[in-house]
Parts: sequence; C-alpha cells; structure tokens
Amino acid sequence: MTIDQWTSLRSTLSEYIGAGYGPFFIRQAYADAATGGGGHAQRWAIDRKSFNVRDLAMIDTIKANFPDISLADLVSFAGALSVTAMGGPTINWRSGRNDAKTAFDAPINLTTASAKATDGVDELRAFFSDRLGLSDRDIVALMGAHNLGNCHIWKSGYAGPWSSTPFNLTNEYFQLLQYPENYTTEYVLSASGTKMQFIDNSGRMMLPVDMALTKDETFFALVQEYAANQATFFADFASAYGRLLETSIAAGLSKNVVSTSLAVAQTSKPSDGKCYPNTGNPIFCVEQFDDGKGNVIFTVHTNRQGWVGLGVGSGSMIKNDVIVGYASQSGIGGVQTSRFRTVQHKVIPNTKSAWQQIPLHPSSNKPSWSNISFSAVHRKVIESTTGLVGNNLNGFLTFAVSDFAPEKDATYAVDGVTTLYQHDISAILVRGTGGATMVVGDESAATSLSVGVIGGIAAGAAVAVILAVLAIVFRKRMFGRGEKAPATSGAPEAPAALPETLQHHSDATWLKSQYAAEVRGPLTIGSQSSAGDSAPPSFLPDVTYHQVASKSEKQSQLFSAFGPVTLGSAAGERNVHSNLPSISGASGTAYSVNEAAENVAFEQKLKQYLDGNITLNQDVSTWDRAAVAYFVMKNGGNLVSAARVRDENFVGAVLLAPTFTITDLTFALAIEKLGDKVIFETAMLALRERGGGGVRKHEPPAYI
Ligand code: HEM
Repeated sequence: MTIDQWTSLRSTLSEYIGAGYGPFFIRQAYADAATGGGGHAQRWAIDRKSFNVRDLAMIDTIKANFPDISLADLVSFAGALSVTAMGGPTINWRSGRNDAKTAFDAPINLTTASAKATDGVDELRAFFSDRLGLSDRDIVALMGAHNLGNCHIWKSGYAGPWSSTPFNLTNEYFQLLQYPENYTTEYVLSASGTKMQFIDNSGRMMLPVDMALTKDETFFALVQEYAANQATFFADFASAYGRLLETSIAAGLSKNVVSTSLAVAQTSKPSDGKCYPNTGNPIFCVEQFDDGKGNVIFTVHTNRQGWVGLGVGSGSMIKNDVIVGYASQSGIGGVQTSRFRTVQHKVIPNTKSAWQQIPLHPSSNKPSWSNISFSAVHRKVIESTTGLVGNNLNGFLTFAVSDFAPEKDATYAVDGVTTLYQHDISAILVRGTGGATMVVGDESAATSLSVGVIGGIAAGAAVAVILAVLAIVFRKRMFGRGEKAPATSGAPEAPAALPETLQHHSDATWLKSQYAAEVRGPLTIGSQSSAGDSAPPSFLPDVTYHQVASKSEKQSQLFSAFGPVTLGSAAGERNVHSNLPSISGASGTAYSVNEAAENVAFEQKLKQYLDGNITLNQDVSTWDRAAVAYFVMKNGGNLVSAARVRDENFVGAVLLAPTFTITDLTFALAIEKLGDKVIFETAMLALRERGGGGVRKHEPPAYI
C-alpha cells in the first residue's frame, strides 16, 4: 500500500476504534494469530463462536475499501493500532501476511487445544508455549490486554469489564490481580449456559483463566512486577504482542515497520498564535488539523502537570463531552488520557464519545517543554444520544489546563476519570466562530492572561459562560485546594442573563434547524453499497451514535455490511462453515446468519407484539430481541430504545444479567426522560424480582 493508503487506513480504523471497537480488534488479532498463524485462518475456525458475526462482517466492510491489503494484515494491523490508540505502547508491526483459505491453511496445528476461559495454570502455559512458543513473561504481559474491553454475555456468556478503564490501556489489571482475595465468585446465566466468574466490589470481573495468574509463583511475581511498573508492562506487552502477530510467519514479512502511532509527531512549539502565551514559554499550545474527512484533529501540549481538558459544544457547551489528559504532579505514570462523561454525549461501551483520543507517544512525540501531550479527534458532525444536535465545531471549544490532578468522582467518571475543578484552571482557550483565542486563567493566572474577543462576542461574557459550564460539569471547588465545596444546588455561578447570541444556541429547536442546515453529508464507514434501495424496510430509527446518515444511507451501509456475501453455498447467506470439516465435535455446528433478514424478522415480530397479535412469554430468559424490544417500549422506552435492542442484540438474558445494573440498561436503551425512567426502573425491578432461571436478584454496585 502507498503511504496515503496507510494514512487513510489508519484514519478509517481510528473511527472504528473511537466507536468502541478497539478491544475487539485487539482480541481478534490475537485470536487470529493464535489460531491461524497470522493468515487470518481464524475467520474460518469454528472456535470463533464468541466473536460477533456483525463485528466480523464489519472487517469485510473496511476491507472493501482497501483492496491492496490482505485481510490477515488488516486484522493484525487493526489490533496493533488499537493498542497504541488506546493509550498503550507502539507496536513494531510489519505487513506481508497471506490470507488463509481454510481453517487448516495455517502453519499452526489447530487440533491442539485452544485456550479456554476456564483454563488453569498448566493449560494456560501449555497453550502459549506449545502452540505459540511464548514465555511466561510474554503470557503474563499479553493477558494484560484484558485491562481493555468487556466480556459480553451474548458473546462468551461472561459479563463485565476487567478494569475501570476498558478503553484505555493501563496496568490496573495487574494491580487488581495482586489481591485475588478482593474477588468473590458469581454465576452468570445466559444462552451459553452457566459460567463462573469472579467479581469485586466495584463490579469488575476476572475470568478463571485470569485468576490462574495468581496461582503460580512465576506468574504472580510478574503480576506484581507489572502492577508496580506500567512502563515495564508496556515494553513487554509491545514485544510480546508484536511477536504474537508474527507467529510462524515472521520470515515472510516485509522488513519495514509500519507505525502504529496515529499522532503527528511534534518536536517543537507550534507556530505563534496557537500557544498561550504566544511569546516565551507556553503554558499550553493547541493545534488543529482538518483531515478533510469530517474530522478535526487537535493536538494539545502543556507544561502543566495536572490536567488538560477539551470540551466542545454548540452554543453554551453545557452538558457536552470532555476529554481529559493528565499526568501526576510527580510525572509518575507519564501521560494518561481519559474521557469524561457528561450528559449530552454519552460515552458507553460500544458507543462513542464525541471525542476520540489519540495519545502521543510520551517520549518521542512530545516537545521537550511539555508535560502532557495528546491528540484528540472530533467529528465535525455528530449525533448525540439525546437526539439533539451534534455540532459542526462552529460552536465553542475550550481547552483548560490545571496544575492539579483530577479527583475521583463516580458521578461522571468514565475510563477512570474523575472530577475537575474550575478553581484549578490555569488557562482556557476558546475557539469560537471567529477563530481560536486564549481568554482566561484562574484567579492567580488571570491577571497575566490577556482577554481576547471571540467571534464578535465580548470575551468577558464568553468567559463567564465557559466558567459557568465548567462549574456545572466540573463541580466548582470554592474553599481552597484539597477541600470540597458543599454541594451546589443547581444554579452555577453564571451571569444571570446570557448574551442573546448564546441563549438561542441552547434551544433545542434552534439547534435542530442548524443541524439540518449544517449537515454536509454522512460519515460513511466502510463501503457504500448501491443495495440501499433494496435494503429491508424499517420502521425503527437509525441509532448511530456519532455518525449522521440518512435512513437510506444507513440502510445501504448496513446492507453492505451485513448483506449477502459469497462465502456460503446458499445465495444471500453467510454460511461460513457449511463446507468445512469441524475442528472439534462439541462446537462443530455450522451456522449461518443473514443479518438483514434477521432484522426484518425482528421488526415484523415486534410489530406483531405491538399490534397485540402475540403476547410475551412468561419466561424472560427465553425472550428474543423482539420480545425485549416490546417489553422496553411498553415500559418507558421508545423506538430509539427498540432500535438499540435490535443493534445491541439484547435478549432476555441481558435484561436479567446481574452484571448490568438497571441504570446501565436505562442508559444503554436511551431512556432519558425522568418519567420514562421511573416506569422502566419499576418494570425492571419487578422483572428481576420475579427472576428467571435462578438469576441473582440483587443489583451489584455500579462499577463506575
Ligand atoms: C488464555 C487466553 C485467553 C482467554 C481464555 C481469553 C478469553 C476471553 C474471553 C472469554 C473474552 C470475552 C469475550 C466476550 O464476551 O466478548 C475475552 C475478551 C478479550 N480478550 Fe481475551 N482471552 C485470552 C487471552 C487474550 C490475549 C492474549 C489477548 C490480547 C493480547 C486478549 C484480548 C482480549 C480483549 C481485548 C478482550 C475484550 C474484547 C471486547 O471487549 O470485545 N485475550 N477474552
């Protein structure tokens, strides 16, 4: 591929990673290397059952736009890129894999036992060393990937995240594993049977195979070493994952390493006008770059050691999404970045933040004067979960830096992030319609900061608005550092009246009209298919989270992603295994999936429920997606909720799964209004009280 094609592939994959697919990519690349010797034979393997067909089909969609890369390279590169994009180390990645034609078209003997979640020490060691030639050190480092992502009840039958930062690679997994006594066993019921897993007080889980790392002296010593030193973990992980992805095929690969870093290297201070202050040593600098594909990429550097926050919003910025980078005051831990959940753009697993963070590699891509450097991508047009408008970046962006680390606060925490305090802000940059302007600092810094003018709005007013927002979102601290203010009741310290230009920005109707006017075109992920017109009819809305696409466009994307492919014999069916011998008797059942047809069936059945032609079965655990969608719509949900049920494959087991709190479900199903929430929660409580197949009746604590 040409350099441009690699750039384009990185950009495409980064959209998917931003959409929450990173952990899947990492797992898929590992499973591929482990079962297919890097030839992507895993695609054909029967033991891929815990991979979602939709996810696998998505890879085909990406591939369609990149004819010059093999599927095996694509899968492998996506995994390596995701590690780096989610805060991990860069991986030495090389291209040159050939695609396997069958499950056996691989240098690895696939009849040897594959790893299982129930494996103990011996099986784990045997799998990695016999099949893959990896050492104890490699094994423990690789298992650290479980810091990322989730177990999905509808995929593997296990449920929940391992860490509190499932989209940010850290060594938390090892820190948690140091204390296995903090975990108790729990049983998860699903269509795949009863699975035993471990869970801690915060709802974080471990598989039995993770726990095996605590049961062997050598393994446990490594767990402790990585828990104490994230840099060692990163270095060992990069080495082991890089070699894993070249299992049995290293000799045939290109000599050139393809960078897994998304960020543009920054070695010096950006040119004047982009830093505050503009002369002398900057407090912080922000550069923006329009990639011409609907994204704006911001790169932020600061000499502060607390946090850097980016916020964006149409108009008043209230309730918008914020991304935060921070480093501890001692600098220990290096650069870390995380996202912040605010109200409008919800960040939930599998959906997306308005922001997608791209960490710069701490040592190589950071200007010498900077303590925190990172990049973040923002879609120009996004769709919020509230159905309100996204923004086209003609609104406001703030960049705020502070000398203080964020503090833990469960309310808005996502990916381990916390509460930021307005009082600690050292400087804010606001980018309005008139361009970027530095405007304000906190009490101590304010006097030395100049006040600019933003897009014709008096800077003072704009600053007041920004501060008001930060007071709401970040909970103001008034009584000195280290001391929390009493809870404020609603009204933030804001000017009583906002300037008129800003007032109407926060009006939903106005936003909607702007939205309609501003949308330039859809974000297209993957190939465009002309099959849109023949795509199945749908009375459900599209529930894309960060992309804006008309219904027919979305349908065409869906159709190209999940429509007929020619793998199987029957026309229109994705019949992957029909012609292949089964690898193991137990899991050797062939299956075929036709997503489009399934969705039509789903909608038809839902309609039958809604029309009163069929009624719900008493046994919740047998409910399919249509039954769940009907139940949700009857109890506070709407069409958007039903579409979520459809797209996320929510079946009865999900409603009952103890690892999903009712609050999680309310959130995932986009039940927003207070009244609706009460209705839904009441119905869910009754449903869970009634239980189904012995499911645990008590809610575990939320993990964030
Ligand atoms: C003994 C070896 C391993 C076993 C038995 C195992 C098992 C599992 C299981 C059961 C899941 C949950 C799947 C789901 O429900 O979605 C999972 C997820 C995951 N695994 Fe492993 N795993 C192993 C090793 C690894 C390795 C070596 C890596 C990468 C280096 C890895 C990366 C991941 C990731 C990132 C996820 C999260 C996927 C997501 O969120 O969709 N695993 N693994």
